[in-house]
Amino acid sequence: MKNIRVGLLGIGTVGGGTFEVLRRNQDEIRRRAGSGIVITAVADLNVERARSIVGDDVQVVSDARQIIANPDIDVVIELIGGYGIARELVLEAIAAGKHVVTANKALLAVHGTEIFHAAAQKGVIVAYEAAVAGGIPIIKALREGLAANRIDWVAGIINGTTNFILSEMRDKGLSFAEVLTEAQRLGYAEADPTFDIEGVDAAHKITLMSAIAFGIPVQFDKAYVEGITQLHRPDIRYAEQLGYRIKLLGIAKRTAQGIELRVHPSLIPAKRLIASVEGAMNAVVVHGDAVGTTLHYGKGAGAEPTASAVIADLVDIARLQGADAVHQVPALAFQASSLTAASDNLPVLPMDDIVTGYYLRARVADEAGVLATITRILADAGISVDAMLQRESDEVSEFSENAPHKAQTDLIILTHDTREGTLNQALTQIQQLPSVLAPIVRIRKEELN
Ligand SMILES: NC(=O)C1=CN([C@@H]2O[C@H](COP(=O)(O)OP(=O)(O)OC[C@H]3O[C@@H](n4cnc5c(N)ncnc54)[C@H](O)[C@@H]3O)[C@@H](O)[C@H]2O)C=CC1
Ligand SMILES: N[C@@H](CC=O)C(=O)O
Ligand code: NA
Repeated sequence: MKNIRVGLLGIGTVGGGTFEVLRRNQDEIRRRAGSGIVITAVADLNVERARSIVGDDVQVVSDARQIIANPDIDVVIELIGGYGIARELVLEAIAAGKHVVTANKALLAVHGTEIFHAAAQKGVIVAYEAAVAGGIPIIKALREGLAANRIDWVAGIINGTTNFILSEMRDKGLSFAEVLTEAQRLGYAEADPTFDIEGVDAAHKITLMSAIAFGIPVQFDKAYVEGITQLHRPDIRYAEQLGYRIKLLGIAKRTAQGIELRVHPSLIPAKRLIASVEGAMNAVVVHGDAVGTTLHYGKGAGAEPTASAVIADLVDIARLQGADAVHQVPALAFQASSLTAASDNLPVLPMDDIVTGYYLRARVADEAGVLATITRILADAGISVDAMLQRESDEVSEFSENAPHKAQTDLIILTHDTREGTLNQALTQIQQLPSVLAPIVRIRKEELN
């Protein structure tokens, strides 16, 4: 079989890793793919740096469109990132009849419907294993390995940067800013790191997984997104005392009413395997009706782990040489014709309608009757309490200037599953009590069983 000729757009962290792994493992990859896979041209705005990575045998240009226009190129890898020029280049590559491999979850979560439709019309593949959880073959698992199942839920630690920040802050006592700088140095963070710390990157990824798990279109605009910037150290500590760890989770869950699609910090039981996932590692738990619970673990960011997924997609494409579009795995796992109807029946639910447990922390005046009043409000709303802690607050709340001399204490309450809208109403009442001295902290809790 003839070599697959690949044009690489963007040779930064992931592009550099892809070039290196393809070169290092070329013999092994050829034995798997049935043909050689060779990067013959690279486009990067920084031509000098690109040249220093690939040497003299590969064409290097600054204009990506030169590669797309080259009839000798079979596959284009897009590793530039973002929704702007990347979208144009991917659509142009598809229009030119080239298969596309991309790690760009932002692009696919926002413009996936347009891109996958264009690819289907043209009979080319858009492969994106690297876009979700880096080197973990989770797209492969959801689209193929678990295809027998009615998937009930997917939940994952799918942003390496934030997991790295949470781990380092807890274990080494480093500041948020220090650890973020280190994550950037190690190549984990997005070009705009607010995408990582505000949960947007994880939301891109869970949006893609929700589509292939449930057979619905990609609907990033309907995802609820909350990052880790509002997390406070005492809550991490109290959660541990209650037997939980706090992780930034992406969650997609099918309920009788629709789909929950959300990213936020979550308490998870310390005894679950996923609670031990530290540093830039990722893990995705998938629950299917036939298979039960599966856990997929590995490196979710960095040059070579992500390159591993990019190259796996290239191998898939090489193996499909000559096969027509009908033989391809559908881009979103389900046949395109079945997606729209499904989304009518499975709407993404507003947050008021999600059902989960909650961790609540109220900074209160240390006086008789406060706990009873709060638990009565919860009970009247039908909210059942699972566990409770009272801790002398070891820091004066920045919010309690209105009562600086009162003795204060932290009340920590874990609830059983509750509808979020119901909880919000109860919290509004509790917040208004004169003995509640600061905004109540509320973190969702997932049992993941
Ligand atoms: N870094 C990581 O660990 C992971 C990154 N990704 C995704 O992979 C993609 C690439 O990420 P990184 O390699 O980290 O980014 P990067 O910033 O290291 O590399 C991007 C490269 O594209 C080049 N570039 C920018 N505009 C260009 C243009 N118009 N034409 C040609 N080249 C251009 C830049 O000069 C740079 O070399 C992004 O979509 C990112 O979200 C996915 C998984 C993990
Ligand atoms: N910025 C992302 C990179 C991989 O997708 C992360 O930190 O996980
Ligand atoms: Na992956």
